[in-house]
Amino acid sequence: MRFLKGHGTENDFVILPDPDGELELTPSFVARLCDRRAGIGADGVLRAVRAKADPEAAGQDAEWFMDYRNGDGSVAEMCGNGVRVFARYLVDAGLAEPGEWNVATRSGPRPVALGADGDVRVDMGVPDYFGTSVATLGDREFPGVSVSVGNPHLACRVDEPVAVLDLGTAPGFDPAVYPHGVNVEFFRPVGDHHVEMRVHERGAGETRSCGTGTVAVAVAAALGLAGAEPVPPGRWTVDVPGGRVTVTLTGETAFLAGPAVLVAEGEVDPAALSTS
Ligand SMILES: N[C@@H](CCC[C@H](N)C(=O)O)C(=O)O
Repeated sequence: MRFLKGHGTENDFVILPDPDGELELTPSFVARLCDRRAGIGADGVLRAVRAKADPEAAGQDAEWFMDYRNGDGSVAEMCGNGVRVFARYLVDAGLAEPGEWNVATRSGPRPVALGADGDVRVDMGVPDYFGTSVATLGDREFPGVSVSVGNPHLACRVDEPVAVLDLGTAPGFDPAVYPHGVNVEFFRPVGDHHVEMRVHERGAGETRSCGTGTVAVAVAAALGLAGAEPVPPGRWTVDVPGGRVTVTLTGETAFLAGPAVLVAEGEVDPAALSTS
């Protein structure tokens, strides 16, 4: 089975080219592929299938569908870094022209644009702020803001440097608010429209970056500055353990921009992946 490996600010993915939609991805196969010791290792899988070959892309004005899976094999609605790496793959493989076009996702079409500097920008759509909730780490409580960026997030502002937080175990959350789980971000303002963040992702654990999470954090930080809705427009710099991205809130949509690189390609023998 052919694969490529890429990352966006070290949020890393195995890319599986499947133009005609012939691969049957089971959760256990995805989890084995993403295993960092017994597999290739990644936070998630991006299956690249032509939109016309996948019913989940029906009705979307796009040539390609990003079938995103978390590292534990679960399906997610959207992946902001993933869609940027996906666009990089399509262009480098000669399957799409540099420029602007849509990628179909489970959250609908996402317009992507490749810049001359190597960065990939994606229009993430309108982030949906839907109230407040609380995350827990051990016996500490962290009030936060609930934001849907196609997928669910709880963005919590903290006062200490995010590096000191222990994200070795999954943060607790209110299942009544997030019946399908949630990605939890912890962020701290470090300058004007500038924050640092760490994230514990649903289905992947702590990752080095999360594109949808950076949008959620920008919304939470902007709401904090404004003190109330509506979310004010502005350009935010978000530092993550794997690098830096920018999030531009326009009031109508949110743009996410940052690096997206491919680092390897090869063949994997599915039969050789551990079943333990
Ligand atoms: N890393 C991604 C988000 C991937 C999906 C997430 N774990 C979920 O289950 O919603 C990003 O860059 O947005």
